[in-house]
Amino acid sequence: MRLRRHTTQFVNNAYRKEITMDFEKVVSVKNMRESDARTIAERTPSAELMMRAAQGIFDKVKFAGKTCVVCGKGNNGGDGYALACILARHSMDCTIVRAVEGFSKDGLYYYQLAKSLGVNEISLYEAGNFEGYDIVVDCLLGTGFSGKVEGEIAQAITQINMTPAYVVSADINSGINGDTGYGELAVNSDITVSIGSLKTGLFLNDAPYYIDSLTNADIGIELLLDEYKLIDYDNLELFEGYNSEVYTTEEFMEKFNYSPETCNITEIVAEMSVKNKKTIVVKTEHSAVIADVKYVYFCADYIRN
Ligand SMILES: NC(=O)C1=CN([C@@H]2O[C@H](COP(=O)(O)OP(=O)(O)OC[C@H]3O[C@@H](n4cnc5c(N)ncnc54)[C@H](O)[C@@H]3O)[C@@H](O)[C@H]2O)[C@@H](O)CC1
Ligand SMILES: [K+]
Repeated sequence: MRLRRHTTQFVNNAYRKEITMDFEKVVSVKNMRESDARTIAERTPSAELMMRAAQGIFDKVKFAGKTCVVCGKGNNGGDGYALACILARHSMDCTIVRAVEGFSKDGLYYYQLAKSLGVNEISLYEAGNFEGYDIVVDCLLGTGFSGKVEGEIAQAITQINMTPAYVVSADINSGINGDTGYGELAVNSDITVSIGSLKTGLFLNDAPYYIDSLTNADIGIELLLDEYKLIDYDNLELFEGYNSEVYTTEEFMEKFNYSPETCNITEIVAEMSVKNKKTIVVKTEHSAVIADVKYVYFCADYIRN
């Protein structure tokens, strides 16, 4: 969706109320996952959603040359296997790497389909630093990730980060927490294609330093909750004036004694804003979360349509 450019009238509440309906949404992982689940239960089979996710990635990235898709054992890996099927059907050179043992139900379906379509498979060890590929697609972990990466996943992330290829992350850069944006070890992407709706973690903490550009693929999931809104980065300055408190992430963590590993900045700024009747802005060098009592907004200078 094309982002709207706003005039200074943006700060007028009545005008804002009228135009917010057009804002792209930003969501928590819980909302995304519960909305996915309801869409599957009521309307769209999960394998169909997975194929839409893969098609979304295919449409957002100019695939050419040799592609290697690196998959984990959940549905994020499943998106990767479905993408491999699309690439094979377009007669494009595609190799898959199963970085860990195991599949989700739909993941196994698309893995077997990809193999039947002649997609090549190599081990993580054989992949080395992914030299000789034009594009590497990171499908290790998505919204099901929590905690820290270790073992084969950590190894796969380290190897992907050595590649000279163009790196695409599916949904979320593997290793980044989808809510908090915290990630000590995560995939460095040239583009991240978020699936469904943009997650808050794509704007916070470490995420902006791992993501070069960010786009969203709408796959027809109706959200259960209308949570947060995306605004144009140019509009950030409109919130930084009178009656606002502006912090860098580091200042915010230090002042209120929060740990970046566990702190959900979004929830905290929303509560603080309501309690203190102030606009609160927490910024990284490339993005920000803003709570203005009524709404919570996100913006980033790395959003691409
Ligand atoms: N049907 C759906 O729900 C859809 C899901 N989609 C994709 O599926 C993803 C979510 O799939 P899943 O819920 O299967 O989760 P993920 O594929 O994100 O990962 C889950 C797997 O990672 C493991 N894991 C979690 N934390 C870990 C850690 N710290 N270290 C190592 N392994 C860890 C879990 O045990 C689980 O096996 C989304 O991000 C999106 O890419 C899309 O295909 C759209 C439809
Ligand atoms: K991923």
